[in-house]
Parts: sequence; C-alpha cells; structure tokens
Amino acid sequence: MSETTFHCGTVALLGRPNVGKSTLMNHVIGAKVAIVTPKPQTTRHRILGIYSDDDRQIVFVDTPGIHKGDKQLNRNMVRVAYAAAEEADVLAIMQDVTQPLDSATRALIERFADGRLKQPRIHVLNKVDAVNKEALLPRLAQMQQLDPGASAFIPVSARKGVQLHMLLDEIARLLPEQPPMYEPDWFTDQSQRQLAAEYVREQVFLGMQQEIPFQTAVEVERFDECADGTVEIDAVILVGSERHKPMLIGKGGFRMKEIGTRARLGLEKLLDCRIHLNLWVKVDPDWFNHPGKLADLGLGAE
Ligand SMILES: Nc1nc2c(ncn2[C@@H]2O[C@H](COP(=O)(O)OP(=O)(O)OP(=O)(O)O)[C@@H](O)[C@H]2O)c(=O)[nH]1
Repeated sequence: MSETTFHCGTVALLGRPNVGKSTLMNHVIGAKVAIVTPKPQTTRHRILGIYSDDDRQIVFVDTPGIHKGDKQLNRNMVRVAYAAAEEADVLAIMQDVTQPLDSATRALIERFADGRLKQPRIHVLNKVDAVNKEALLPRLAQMQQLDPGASAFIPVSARKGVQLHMLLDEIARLLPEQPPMYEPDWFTDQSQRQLAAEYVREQVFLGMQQEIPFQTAVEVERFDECADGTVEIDAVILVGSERHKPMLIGKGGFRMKEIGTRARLGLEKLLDCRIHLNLWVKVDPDWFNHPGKLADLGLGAE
C-alpha cells in the first residue's frame, strides 16, 4: 500500500425514502449494518458503513430519507440528512428508477444542484434490475439536464450488486488522497447495542402495518456478554399509543415472539454468537414529539 495514492473520505447517501440507500451500503460493506424494509422512513439516524481495500477507504454515511412530516422525529430525520451532506466529501444522490421522476425528487435534485454545497455530486439511479434498458436512457438524459454540473450518473442495482464496482471507482476518484481514517476491519460506527435495537425495530417495521412502525422505537436496556460466549439482551419496544400495545403483542404473545425470534436470528448471524433476547412493550404517548426523549433514543437533530 502506498500512502500517497490512498484515497479516503466520506460519501453521503442521500435521497427520498425507500430509494435503496441502506441496501446499497449493506451490499458494498457485505454486512447488514443498516436495516432494510419495504416501508419508507426505515432509517432514522446517520449510520456509517466503512468499505476498505488496498488503496481506498470509503466511509458511507447512510442518511434518513428526505421527506415532509409533521412530527419532531421527522423534522430531526431530515435535518440529520442535510447535516450529513454538508460534512461529506462526496454526495451520492440516489433515486429509484422504477418510480417516475416526481416533483419531490426533482426538488431534492435541484436543491443539491444549485451549487450551494461545493462537494462533487454523483447521481445514482437505483433498481435497474426492475426496469427495461429503454426506460433508463430518457431518465439519464433528464438527469443530465437537471444537474449538468454533476460528476457522474451511474445506473445500479443495489439489491443485485450491478455496477457497484463502477460506483466505488467513481467515488474513490473524487475522495481526497489521505491515509485511512478507520482500521481496515471496521465496518460500522454503531455499537452492538445499537445494532440490536435496530434489528428489533426492523422486525417491527416488517411485521406491523399502518402507523404502528412509524410510532415505535426500541431501547436496549441491557446488553451483557456472558462468560460462556452468549449475549443477554433486554429490549423495550416503545409504542406511542395504548391501543398499539395489544396489537404488537398479538394473541397469546404470538406477534412479539415472532418479532423476537426473527431479530435474534439476524443478530446471531451478524454477531456470530448465541443470543438470548427478552422483549417488552411499553407505552410512551407521543414519544416522537418529545425532544428530550428523541435525544435519549439517539434521534435528536444532532
Ligand atoms: N428491485 C430492487 N429493489 C431494491 C433495490 N435496492 C433496494 N430495493 C428495495 O427497496 C426497498 C427500500 O430499500 P432501503 O434500502 O430500505 O431504502 P432506503 O433508501 O434506505 O429507505 P429509507 O430508510 O426509507 O430512507 C427495500 O424493499 C429494498 O429491498 C434494487 O436495486 N432493486
């Protein structure tokens, strides 16, 4: 490794909810450091995923999807995304090509293309596995017109790993020449405790409908590594309303058991150890509008 040609820096993954930011980061890192669900607004805070090889270290910053919302939680999420953009070396602005280029996506692109932020921009056109090639060409032309100052426009499939090597090459080319910031075997800045909370929240998002996932948070109260190599975790699922509690627990505790089992299996794979996961449900009305509670949960505006 020659230090002078090593490229290292941060790239902010930005875009509307559900475009595939977390999927892309996980695919590149090779581990599920950011949870993924088909529901929008899954990512709530800034998550780092660190990719390292012999001559580059790319620190991906996965951000909450940029959206409108009236809760304090939603406003904080959007602020976190813009703050991450300001601090990054490169901006990767993602869109979902299976969806039309709607006014919200356009507004987002125009906001970054206005030159206020000086970092180089790459437009990432995701989910190409789900559209035909002919549909892609007009979309690329539209993008070139919307942001002629961008460094690149790269169609990818985050899910299938299509063209991600090209994206990595382009990002690395735009990063400063400097030595690595993290040890090469680090892949995230999240603690095991935070990952445990996120894995439980993922299962709530996947298992529950309507507004329940969006009004739920997870707090890990105990994370103990035992002498026999197993890990004991106690986690509380916070719900915003009394009527959500029985729905989350399910008949005879069925729903809760399912959420717990799935989260535990995912965590055992990630952490490579046996896990005992104990879950409780607690009602905390309107938690998503309380700045103090949001800060306790790591969901402040940062
Ligand atoms: N077909 C297809 N689906 C994808 C691709 N990338 C992501 N998805 C799906 O799109 C959905 C949203 O993916 P996420 O990675 O959670 O999207 P996100 O942008 O992080 O979403 P937020 O957390 O809401 O900001 C999931 O169901 C993914 O499986 C892709 O390349 N192709």
